[in-house]
Amino acid sequence: MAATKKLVMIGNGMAGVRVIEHILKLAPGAYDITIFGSEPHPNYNRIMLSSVLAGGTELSDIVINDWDWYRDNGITLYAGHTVTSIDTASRKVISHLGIEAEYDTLLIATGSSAFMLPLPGADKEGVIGFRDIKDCQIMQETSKKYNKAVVIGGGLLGLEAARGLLNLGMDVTVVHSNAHLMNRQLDATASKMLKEELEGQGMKFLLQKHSERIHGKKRVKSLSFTDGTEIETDLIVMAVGIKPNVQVAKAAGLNVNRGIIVNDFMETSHPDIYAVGECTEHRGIAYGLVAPLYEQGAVLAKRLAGAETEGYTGSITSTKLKVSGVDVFSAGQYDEPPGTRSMKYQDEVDGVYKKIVLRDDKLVGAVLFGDIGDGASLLSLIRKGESVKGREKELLLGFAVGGAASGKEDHLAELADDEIICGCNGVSKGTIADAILNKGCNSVGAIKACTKASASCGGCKPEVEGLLKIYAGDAVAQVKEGICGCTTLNRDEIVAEIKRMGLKTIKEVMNVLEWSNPEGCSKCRPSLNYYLGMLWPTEYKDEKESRFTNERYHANIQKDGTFSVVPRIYGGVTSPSELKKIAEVAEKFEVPLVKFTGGQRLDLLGVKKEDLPKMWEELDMPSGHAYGKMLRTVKTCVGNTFCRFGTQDAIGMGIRLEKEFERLNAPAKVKLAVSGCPRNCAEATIKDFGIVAIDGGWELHIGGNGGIHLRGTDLLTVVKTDDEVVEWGGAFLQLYREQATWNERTSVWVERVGVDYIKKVLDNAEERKALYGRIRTAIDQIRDPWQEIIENKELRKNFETLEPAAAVQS
Ligand SMILES: Cc1cc2nc3c(=O)[nH]c(=O)nc-3n(C[C@H](O)[C@H](O)[C@H](O)COP(=O)(O)OP(=O)(O)OC[C@H]3O[C@@H](n4cnc5c(N)ncnc54)[C@H](O)[C@@H]3O)c2cc1C
Ligand SMILES: NC(=O)c1ccc[n+]([C@@H]2O[C@H](COP(=O)([O-])OP(=O)(O)OC[C@H]3O[C@@H](n4cnc5c(N)ncnc54)[C@H](O)[C@@H]3O)[C@@H](O)[C@H]2O)c1
Ligand code: SF4
Ligand code: FES
Repeated sequence: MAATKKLVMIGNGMAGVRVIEHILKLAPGAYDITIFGSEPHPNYNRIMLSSVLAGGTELSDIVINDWDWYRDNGITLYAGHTVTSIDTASRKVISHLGIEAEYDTLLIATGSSAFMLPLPGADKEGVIGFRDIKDCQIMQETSKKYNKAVVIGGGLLGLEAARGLLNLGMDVTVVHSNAHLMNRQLDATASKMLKEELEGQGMKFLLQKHSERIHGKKRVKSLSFTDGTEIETDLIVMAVGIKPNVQVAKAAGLNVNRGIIVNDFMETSHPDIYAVGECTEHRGIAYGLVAPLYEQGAVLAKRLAGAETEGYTGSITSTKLKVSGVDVFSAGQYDEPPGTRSMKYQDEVDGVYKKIVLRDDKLVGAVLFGDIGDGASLLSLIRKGESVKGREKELLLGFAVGGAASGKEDHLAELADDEIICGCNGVSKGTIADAILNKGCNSVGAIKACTKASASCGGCKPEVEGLLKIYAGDAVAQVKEGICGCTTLNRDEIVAEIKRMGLKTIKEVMNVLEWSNPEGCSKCRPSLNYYLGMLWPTEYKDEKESRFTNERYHANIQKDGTFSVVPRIYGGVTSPSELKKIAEVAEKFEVPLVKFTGGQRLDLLGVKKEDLPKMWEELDMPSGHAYGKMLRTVKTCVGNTFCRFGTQDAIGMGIRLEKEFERLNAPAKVKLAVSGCPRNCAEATIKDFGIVAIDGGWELHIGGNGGIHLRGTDLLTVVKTDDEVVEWGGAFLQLYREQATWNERTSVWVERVGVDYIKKVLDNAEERKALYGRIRTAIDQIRDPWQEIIENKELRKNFETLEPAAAVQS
């Protein structure tokens, strides 16, 4: 090795120190390294500031390299020193405290600063950006003394800041200039769904608002807008983008545009001066995410270590929103410019939206909401740029409906070893495979400790788990799959622990059972809400914000953002006076469409959100629960009331069952039907619980499904009396409630546990009666939600915004 050269780095941040880590491995001892960093801290994971603010993560947890690391590697660190000038003639840098350091090679890694809107009053106390530990601490301190916060900017940073401030107990309003949140990453649909979810968490939004002036004496008191309105606040966090730190480079005469201009080898316009990270501009792009910066860093480290490299040619980026408890992913082209085609999948019940964007048969973009498990696979296809002709539906739908779960693993298996799996930490598939195959890592935790994969935002955990399955094979049998990426516990373990420890709130479950994401996500929050309600029916207070849009508004959201109203019509039997009332209400509220549903109910479609409570009041009928995971309808035929074939009173039985079990919360939606004879006109054998009359009694059928996965029922038993129908029905539904996984339809559950098992449990009269008793207790706690909202002014307020809600379709 040649004589030791002096390498000086300006900036002690994520990108720069990553280069140093590589150099120490590739060419140990080649450089005498000196680092200047403005912040008085060792190198830390800036990404994790969002988690620190949101709670559950300590500052000490986010240090990447501690003080000892610098000492052990012989690195001189000037922490708290800002370099103010570069003397290119005498090849030295000078810090604001007058420290000078000579270099043979200079590396500029100064990152970015938060872009602060130059508003009059922006210099007041309480106006900050969100970029470093200091900002995080200011927010934490402010929340102890003040109540109101405004975040300007509804991008990734703004929303993560807002979530953190909410967790700190502040009343938070996000002010956004665009009509859509995360407009640089999401299309309008995903953005509206995101807004709905965040509103449910208590976040407030002012969209299409342009800030004009910050008011207050010394400290901020309010923010006014160009439309003349104003909002009171004690804190303003600006999150409207970033500005590369280029001043020192510019003053030294380097070519600078938005960032410091670099070529494919991260060389600046001056010999022996390199730049890396957010401060650079490569092929016209200044990146603001770590994955591309780490890619740049890997190339630069090779260059500086004298190793072969083909150079850095640019990155296709992807983003995931963290800490918000909402799964959002975006990669490449997220909108649909001319020349592209797109395919979309929407599931309003589970709050899932998926879109892929294609150009010339190649995948060029993807937006995922609610289920982002396919993110890495789709990103890899975008990066490869190969034709996906004929596979488009599989990419969207196969993954979307879980049909290609194994396809996902196949795809991971096909990825090249150098594909990055963990963007935050720049960990490739090859590195993870090596950890599993050669270093004995057989759990996500072990891989995290060994490679750092999944150590930051946690978004890559599904892929790490997938690789674990591929490479560890049987050895991974002991590695458990959690209900979502926030926990390794499965449904049964969670329910058992909740019972054993008497856990009573979602927060408590997440804390005690050590959720990796303290806020949970859109999968675990609603499922915990269900399990807690099921286990503690008399004590648990339903957490409305953990429910999906439809269940929060007690109406079905339509694709144009309006809602549909389906009043309860027991057994599908109505009367002229009830029909007149419905018609009058429909006319009064100018309902554009009145339609019968497949379950024999009347659907009033196209209702504005703000009209919902007034309409319910005038209808004076209970909710038909045509939304959400609960008992929907009991379909009936006319039975022996009019039909000459009828052997039993199907209508009477249908009405009785609907009155017994209405308002019932379940793991998934539940549909019933009653037919008056084996001709089965009510199609009872494709329902969750189907009743078919026979001579002298009733056949009880279970586990049917007439939807996407068609399944005929299994015969459970035959009973003689109406009371028996009700008791067996209640016991069956309660067993399903107690044992199924949240979101599992009876058709899947019955197949999983087997009809023989269900028969065995329910044949036991004592057990059956106990189950029936428990379902009654559960139902008796629940009031009609429409009536509850009509009577409660606070709840009614949720319906008062005039903005349309997120437009989604089933
Ligand atoms: C709250 C938050 C959350 C984020 N979340 C994500 C995420 O989830 N995913 C993602 O990919 N990205 C995320 N980012 C962005 C990511 O943190 C940055 O892309 C990354 O930190 C940039 O690395 P860098 O080394 O270029 O700059 P930095 O990490 O900013 O480091 C630059 C360092 O240089 C110092 N410096 C500047 N000028 C001088 C000078 N003249 N003298 C000495 N020192 C100087 C700065 O003080 C700073 O410490 C997030 C950013 C924030 C703020
Ligand atoms: N999860 C993540 O990946 C993550 C999290 C935090 C930050 N980051 C990165 O940190 C950087 C900063 O994030 P960011 O969200 O500030 O940047 P951004 O550019 O992604 O978003 C800024 C948002 O502010 C809005 N905006 C601009 N001017 C405004 C104004 N005057 N009033 C109201 N809104 C205005 C824009 O429409 C934009 O949506 C980005 O590079 C981002 O990628 C990433
Ligand atoms: S199922 Fe039997 S009773 Fe009911 S309408 Fe059909 S034929 Fe009549
Ligand atoms: S992608 Fe964020 S931790 Fe891996």
